[in-house]
Amino acid sequence: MACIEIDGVSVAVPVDGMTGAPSDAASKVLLDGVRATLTEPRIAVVGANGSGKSTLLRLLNGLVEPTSGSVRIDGLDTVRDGRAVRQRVGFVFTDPLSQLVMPTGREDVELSLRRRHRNRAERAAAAQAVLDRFGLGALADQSVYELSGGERQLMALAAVLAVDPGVLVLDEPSTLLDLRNRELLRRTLAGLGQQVILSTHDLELALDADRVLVVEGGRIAYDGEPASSVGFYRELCAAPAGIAGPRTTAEGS
Ligand SMILES: Nc1ncnc2c1ncn2[C@@H]1O[C@H](COP(=O)(O)OP(=O)(O)OP(=O)(O)O)[C@@H](O)[C@H]1O
Repeated sequence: MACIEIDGVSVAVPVDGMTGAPSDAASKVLLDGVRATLTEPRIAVVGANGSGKSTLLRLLNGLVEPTSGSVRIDGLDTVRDGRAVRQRVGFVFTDPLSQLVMPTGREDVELSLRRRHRNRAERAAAAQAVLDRFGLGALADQSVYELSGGERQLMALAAVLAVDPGVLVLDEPSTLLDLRNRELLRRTLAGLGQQVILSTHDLELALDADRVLVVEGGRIAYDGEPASSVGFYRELCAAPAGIAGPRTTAEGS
């Protein structure tokens, strides 16, 4: 597994049309002093809407840059070594249409494989193997706009996994899936050799993980084994709005 080191990361953005580096006076803090070392095979991130889960995941492949602190993947800095990091870390977006840029799923998977297989016939065969692995062969030549949301989501996952990234980051991957496809996703994730880090509102999916981080107000409010993290999160959600609940042992560790 990779070693992901999130070292005192804060992310702030300018507010109300301000440009340039955010100053304290005119910035919105999306993440605040996040620190964690992630080495487990399956890690889930849960938290309320707007708590900072996507921002945290986007740090991992350099889509979001820290305002302060650093993120390293096996020693590679996500800002300084962005290209190498992105080759190592595959990212699956919540909205598959943010990801599927080609007219059909087959073309998208082939696009992912363009560097790995320069030869067109080899690339086509490799793409077919990926599509078959995910049971997507019959949908491969359909316009991505004609696929259902769930089919698109699985196609986007296949396109990212085609290049076998060492780390797979998924932002709310089960959002659009029906029960059958959610189970297919769970089985697929369970069978993957890569390290998987996902954000989710699906607590069953979170319970499949080895470790669950609870994000609240841009901070890691709890970090532990799945049952206790999910228990903490349930309590947090049950508390009246505006009360953040107890902070934990693991905060800042
Ligand atoms: N580029 C940006 N500029 C300004 N605010 C941002 C930006 N990106 C995110 N935010 C804000 O930061 C907060 C955290 O957003 P984020 O998308 O990380 O939350 P989330 O936990 O993934 O939420 P959800 O569960 O609703 O997807 C939200 O209030 C969001 O509006």
